[in-house]
Amino acid sequence: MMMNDMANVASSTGGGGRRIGEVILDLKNISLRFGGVKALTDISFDIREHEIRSIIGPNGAGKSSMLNVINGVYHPQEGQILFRGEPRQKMEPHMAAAQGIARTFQNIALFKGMTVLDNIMTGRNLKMKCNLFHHALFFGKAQREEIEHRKKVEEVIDFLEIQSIRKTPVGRLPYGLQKRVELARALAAEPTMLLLDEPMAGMNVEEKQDMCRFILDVNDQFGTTIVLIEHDMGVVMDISDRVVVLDYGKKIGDGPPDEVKNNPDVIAAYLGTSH
Ligand SMILES: Nc1ncnc2c1ncn2[C@@H]1O[C@H](COP(=O)(O)OP(=O)(O)OP(=O)(O)O)[C@@H](O)[C@H]1O
Repeated sequence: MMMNDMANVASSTGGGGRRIGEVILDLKNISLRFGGVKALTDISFDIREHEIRSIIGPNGAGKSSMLNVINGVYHPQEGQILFRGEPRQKMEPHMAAAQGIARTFQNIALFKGMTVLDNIMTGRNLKMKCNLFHHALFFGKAQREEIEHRKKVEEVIDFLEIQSIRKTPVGRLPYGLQKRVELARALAAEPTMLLLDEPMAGMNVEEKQDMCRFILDVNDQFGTTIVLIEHDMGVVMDISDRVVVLDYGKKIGDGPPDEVKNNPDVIAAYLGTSH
């Protein structure tokens, strides 16, 4: 993907009106070890409301681990996380979802035999108040809730332009579309913060352009804060507000794309790898 193409995509979304807000998540001196492996060492950075915050770095730098710390899958041995100014207690992934954090995965994690529609519907699970018991006792209420969830899901389907495949089993779709369905499922949860782990990996140029446009549109139209891990530097530098750079589990750069691009430590880290 050429950087100019992405810049055109970015400007076409009219993202200029977006205002970056307060710090939502403040990560302070985070260290995470797996036995003897230091995945993250003393990392501090923050994430502001409405921004596109990218995490980059060579393979094994600690990017996915960082995302797993943010959504409560991994618990760092050291450090503190402030969520809207309050120290966050040890939390589980479902608690992250309740705080408005949704994510997509490096390897697509969808139900391949289920239709696009049903997969996206699973993104609404946490919002559903009515269980089977409620369905039996309060049929009308449960039905109204179901209609409301379907409506939201249809809105997401329209937004991501996947109407024509809504009844198709996910396993039959090309890779790029499966990634889009995964984004749809995350969006169905109406997140305030969306964690995207390599959403463009393995995509061709056209698929990348589409995904890039959708990420910018989500951020622009819903104000969703985006935390992005992506290896395509053209994409990262074009769409991010701020970029944090990890290398061997340590932070070596943090700032707006232009600053990060010219950081000698970042240049050295990348020249030493295949990226
Ligand atoms: N569950 C785990 N158990 C043991 N070690 C792990 C685990 N998860 C990550 N690691 C190690 O932590 C380090 C950071 O891995 P991580 O996957 O976070 O890097 P990454 O930057 O996301 O890499 P990539 O770009 O290849 O996905 C690596 O040395 C990895 O082997």
